[in-house]
Amino acid sequence: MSEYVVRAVAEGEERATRDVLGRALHRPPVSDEHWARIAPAWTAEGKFAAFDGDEPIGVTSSFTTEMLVPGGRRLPFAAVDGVGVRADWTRRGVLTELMAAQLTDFVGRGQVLAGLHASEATIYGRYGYGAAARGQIFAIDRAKVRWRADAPRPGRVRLLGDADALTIVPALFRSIGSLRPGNIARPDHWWLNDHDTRVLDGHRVAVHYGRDGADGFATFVTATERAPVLAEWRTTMQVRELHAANPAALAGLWRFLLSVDLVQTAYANVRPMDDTLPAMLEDPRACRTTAIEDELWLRLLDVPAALDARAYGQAEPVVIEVADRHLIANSGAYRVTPDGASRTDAPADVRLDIETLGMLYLGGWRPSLLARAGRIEVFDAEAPARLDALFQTAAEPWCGTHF
Ligand SMILES: CC(=O)SCCNC(=O)CCNC(=O)[C@H](O)C(C)(C)COP(=O)(O)OP(=O)(O)OC[C@H]1O[C@@H](n2cnc3c(N)ncnc32)[C@H](O)[C@@H]1OP(=O)(O)O
Repeated sequence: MSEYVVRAVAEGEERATRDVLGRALHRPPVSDEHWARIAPAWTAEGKFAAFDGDEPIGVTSSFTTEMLVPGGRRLPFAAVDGVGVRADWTRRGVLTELMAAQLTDFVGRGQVLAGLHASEATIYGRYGYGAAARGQIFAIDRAKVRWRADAPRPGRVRLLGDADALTIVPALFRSIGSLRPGNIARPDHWWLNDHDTRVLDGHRVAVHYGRDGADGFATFVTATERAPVLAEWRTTMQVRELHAANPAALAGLWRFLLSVDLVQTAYANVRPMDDTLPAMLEDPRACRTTAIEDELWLRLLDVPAALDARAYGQAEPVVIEVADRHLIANSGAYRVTPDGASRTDAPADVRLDIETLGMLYLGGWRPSLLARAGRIEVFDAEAPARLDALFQTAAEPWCGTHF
C-alpha cells in the first residue's frame, strides 16, 4: 500500500495545504491576518494534495483563465500557481502523482493549455511543460540615460494613492488587454493573492495618461541604504510591473521611472525580450540585460485544438509527429499548414515531444535551433526552415503575470 494518498482538496483543508506550499518555499505559515486576505484566492477548487493520513504533505494548485495565442485567439488556460512537497517527503514520487492527477483533471475540464512559472528549470519538462517564453532582467544606470529625439512622445504620468490602486489598476489592466502571445487575463482573485508582483503593500503605482485616457501603469519599490566606506546614500528602484497599451505609454512610463530623483540604478524583472527601452536610449548600454530567464512554461493539453487555434506564417506544410507519454491521446501526426493544423496519416517530416512543442508553440524559439540542439528529430532536411516560417510571430511571447 502507498504511504500517502493523492486526491482533490476538500473544503476545510485549504489553509493546511497553503501552509505546505509556504513551507516548501521557505516561507512562514500564514498568520490569521494574512489568511483573512488571501483565503478568497486560495479555495479548494483546482487543487490536489497528497495526504499522509489527514495531513497534507504535498500540493498542486491552479486557477483557470484564458491565454492569447499567436493570431489573436484566446484559449482556455489552466494556471498552475503553487506546487510544493514537504521536505521529508520529497523524491518519493509525490509530485509525479500530483501532476498526473492535475493533468487528467485539466483535460476533463476542457482546458487546452496549462502553464506555470518554475522555481527550477529542471522540474517540469518531464510532465510535458516547455520553456515557452523568456524574459530579461534590466539593470539601468540612471546617470547614463539620455532619450533619443525620435523616441515616442509620452503623455502625462501620475502616481496613485494607495487606496486608489486596487480599484483603478485591475480595471486598467483589463482595458489594456492581451497584446502578445502568452498574455493571460487576471481573474479578480489574482489581485488578492500574495505574488511578488502584486499591487499591494508599499508598491508605488504610476499611471500613464495618453490622448484617450489611462493606457498604462507601472508598479515599483525603492530602497535606500548607506554604502559602508564612503557613507554615501544609495537608492535603487525595483520595477515590478509595467504594462502599456501602446508605444507612447511604454516610453512615457519608462521616462517617468527613470526620472525619479536620487535613484542610481533601476532594476526591472523579466521584461519581454523585445522591450523597446534600449532602442530608445542614446546610449543603449545604460540599460544592461543582466540575465535572461525562462518566464512561462507551457503545456499543450489538447494538441489538436491548440495547434488548430493559432495562426501560422507562409510556408509549405510540415507533418510533425508528437509524442506525449502522459496524455497519450495527443500522440500522433499533425499536418501544419498556413491555414491551420489537423491530424494526418501522412509520414512525419519531423518528430518532437510534447515539451518541445510547448517551447515553440508561442513563437519564442526558432524550431531550426531546437532541431540543431537535437530536440527535434528531422526526417526532411527542409522541414526546420519551413517550421521557422510557420511558427514565427511578430511579437515575442511573454506572460507578464506572475502566478
Ligand atoms: C509552479 C510552482 O509552484 S514552482 C515551485 C515548485 N516548488 C518548489 O520548488 C518547492 C521546493 N521543492 C519541492 O517542493 C519539491 O522538491 C518538488 C515539488 C519540486 C518536487 O517534488 P518531489 O515529490 O520530490 O518530486 P518527485 O519525487 O515526484 O520527482 C519526480 C522526478 O523529478 C525529479 N526532481 C524533482 N524535483 C527536482 C528538482 N528540484 N530538481 C531536479 N529534479 C527534480 C526527481 O529526481 C524525479 O526524477 P526521476 O523521475 O528521474 O526519478
